[in-house]
Amino acid sequence: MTSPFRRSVAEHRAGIKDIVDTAFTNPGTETLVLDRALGRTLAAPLTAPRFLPPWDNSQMDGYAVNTADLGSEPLRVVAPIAAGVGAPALEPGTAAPIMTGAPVPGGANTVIPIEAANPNTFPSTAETTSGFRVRLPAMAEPGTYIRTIGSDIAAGDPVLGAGTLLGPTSLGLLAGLGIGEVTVLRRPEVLLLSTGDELVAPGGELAPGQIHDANTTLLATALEAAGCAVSTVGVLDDSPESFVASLGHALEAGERAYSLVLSSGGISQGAFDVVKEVLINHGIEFGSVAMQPGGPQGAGTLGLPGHAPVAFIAFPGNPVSAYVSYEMFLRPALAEILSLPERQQLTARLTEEVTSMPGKLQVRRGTYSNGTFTPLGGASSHLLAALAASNSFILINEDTTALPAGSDVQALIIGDGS
Ligand SMILES: Nc1nc2c(c(=O)[nH]1)N[C@H]1C(S)=C(S)[C@@H](COP(=O)(O)OP(=O)(O)OC[C@H]3O[C@@H](n4cnc5c(N)ncnc54)[C@H](O)[C@@H]3O)O[C@H]1N2
Ligand code: MOO
Repeated sequence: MTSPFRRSVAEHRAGIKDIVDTAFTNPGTETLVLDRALGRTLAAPLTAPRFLPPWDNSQMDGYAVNTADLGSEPLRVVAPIAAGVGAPALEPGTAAPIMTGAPVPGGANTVIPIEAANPNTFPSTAETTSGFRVRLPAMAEPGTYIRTIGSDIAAGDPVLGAGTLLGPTSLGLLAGLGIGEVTVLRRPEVLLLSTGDELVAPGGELAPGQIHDANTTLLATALEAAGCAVSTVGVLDDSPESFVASLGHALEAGERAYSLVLSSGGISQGAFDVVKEVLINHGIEFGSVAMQPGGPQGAGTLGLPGHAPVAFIAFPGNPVSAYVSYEMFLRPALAEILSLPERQQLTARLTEEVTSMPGKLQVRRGTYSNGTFTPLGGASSHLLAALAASNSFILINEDTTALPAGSDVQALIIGDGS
């Protein structure tokens, strides 16, 4: 058992980063079809297996011709070239109707859009076979309206680097290159649990004194949005014996070993703070971080008898405290591993005064809009509705007890949902 720690935000953030880095080394890889790979991290660099476009093709519906044949004389029109078929070489002195995306035939070096032709509509098959002729402007430059082979990407060129977070555009590129599957890093497997005998799963009926479990949903979805594979056990009860038994059982239940266990609740000074009471004897340190909300914290490597050691992070139970803890400690640690974008910071003008307790970094929630920040709700950590209406945080440092309206603050934008 160790005595409680007292840490600054920076110290605890570094501690959580160490735990997460160790827990998530060598995640392993898996190969997925493209439409299962959204939000996943590419394991190894990819090069283009072919040219894109794979051959010269037309950018317009029009006539494929050779500029050397363009003059005052109308050209004989030959069979049209549709997208999706190979094209025979163009005979000198002829023009081939060509559709957008169709391969430019050998012998042609430009495409003239149908609008510039005279007549400006394509001939029927019967007209073509009976010697139809078209008059085309003589001014076309070689290469006009031809999308050349490899003008998008050349075979062998690097496509995406290792560590790329796969989004719709990168996945679309891979599909366009004909790559059907990608090898991605396995997601960190996180076991998530809530504690508190007062908690009832959402949808359940409440008895007197009970409330619904918000944290399982709040933290599970935050972790999933960040790219973790989350297993939830719901609420473990507050008796030490059954807590240990249920935790041990949950650790065994997953298909793969968990990289991290994350709990909320049960870690402050209460008479029933089971997480702290039990896990302080199994390798987890508890203490306080100079931050509000999210002061009480716990972290370490859990060594439950009969179970492999596993990284464990304990967040406080108040929902806003739990979410602020995620944003301040866990998400930054996951960001590098999962290639998450850093939270954007924007300078904003405070629309009303905020006060803050000395000695703690205060994280206030509110809305950033057009260069202003409007605080929502107060400092209290039960204000879930104000959190949900917020899109950003401001951080008020330990020495500041009041920020007047009109102050410039840095708004940390958290409202993009990942
Ligand atoms: N004497 C002291 N009391 C408290 C201190 C302190 O320093 N001395 N710290 C306060 C602070 S700050 C926080 S934050 C909380 C943290 O407490 P715990 O982590 O032990 O959390 P609980 O007591 O289990 O719950 C706190 C609060 O949050 C509600 N809760 C818990 N889990 C959930 C959930 N999954 N969904 C929704 N709401 C949840 C719970 O009902 C309590 O209201 O301790 C203060 N006390
Ligand atoms: O620090 Mo607690 O996390 O405010 O409510």
